[in-house]
Amino acid sequence: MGDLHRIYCFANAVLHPSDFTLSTITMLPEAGSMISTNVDELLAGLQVAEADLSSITRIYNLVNAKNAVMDGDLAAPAFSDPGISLAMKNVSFSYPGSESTRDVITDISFSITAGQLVVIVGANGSGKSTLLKLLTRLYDRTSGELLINGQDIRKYKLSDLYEATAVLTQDHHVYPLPLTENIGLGNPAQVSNEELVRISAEKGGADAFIKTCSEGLSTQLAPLSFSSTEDTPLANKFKEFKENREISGGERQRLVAARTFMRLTSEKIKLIVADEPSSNLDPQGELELFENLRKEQNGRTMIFVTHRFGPLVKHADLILCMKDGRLAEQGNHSELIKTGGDYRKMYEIQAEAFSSAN
Ligand SMILES: Nc1ncnc2c1ncn2[C@@H]1O[C@H](COP(=O)(O)OP(=O)(O)OP(=O)(O)O)[C@@H](O)[C@H]1O
Repeated sequence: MGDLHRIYCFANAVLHPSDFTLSTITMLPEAGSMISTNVDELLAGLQVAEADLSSITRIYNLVNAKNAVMDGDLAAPAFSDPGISLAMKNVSFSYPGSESTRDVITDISFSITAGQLVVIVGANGSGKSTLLKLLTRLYDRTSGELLINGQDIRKYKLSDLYEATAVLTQDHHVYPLPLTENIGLGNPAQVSNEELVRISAEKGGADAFIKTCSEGLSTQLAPLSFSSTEDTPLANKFKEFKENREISGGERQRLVAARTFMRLTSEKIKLIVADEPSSNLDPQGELELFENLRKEQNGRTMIFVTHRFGPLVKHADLILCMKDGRLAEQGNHSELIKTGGDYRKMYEIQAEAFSSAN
């Protein structure tokens, strides 16, 4: 493109020799370089547009993707008790589409009665989170039986099942919305109930950092970057945000925990599932979170996945100890300590590290 002006000059001189002047020759390099710059920008813009279009296509493909988990038709009245019972019988599972043919979960059997507190422990990659994904029906087991209140989990309406479950994980999102809405999302029907949002923030341990925000619960979390200065409704909305607060990993975890406490205000919740919800919390924050969650149990079934045994395991009705995708041991804390197997080894490593640090 940089040589375009020379080509033009040569072609013009050949085709129209009489029109060809000295000033044309002087102006041509500048015009040529402008053309070259514009064409470069056009090509770069087309590349960005191509990438944007393929992102949009992916979003549409995702929206239209069929859920591989088939819906059932058994409705919520089956969940009339405060908690639900869960049982696995010889369950095995491998992730659909995974290159590995190895089962991630192999031949697992246990039963949880309604209202129990269950803790799942085990080394990294032993299948703890996968077990939770099966129990909350994000995936269907490959073989074996998974029962809720004695019925095959696949018989229940998915919407009822999800409505009856509160899930707290370490990688939940926060949104570019005011803090009050970030918490209120846990129970959308009550999002404008300020008192409930405030109490949930306290239980999640988010109240201290919310107090440091100039507008308290109304503080807007940092929105996505938006650079337009134009006079459009979106640009004007963006200008309204006074403080675009960024939050730390621990603050984010507290905010997400507050959202879960808000969710627990719904009477529909029968199963509470927490997957390492305290990984970014300080020891005091972790202790308070576990205590507050236990206080909210009220007969509901509660399952924790944790690496840090802490005081939680001593309260557990049932501990499932995973190893390489198999259920190595199950029982309560004192039973498993007596067994002297993997659980005891893991427990003692943590207890030793703690006492030698003191
Ligand atoms: N979406 C997925 N597709 C394929 N394999 C997966 C997927 N998610 C997890 N796995 C594999 O399943 C195995 C068990 O993972 P899982 O996350 O359940 O273990 P975990 O015990 O929760 O580990 P951690 O303590 O590190 O969180 C691992 O080998 C992991 O690589």
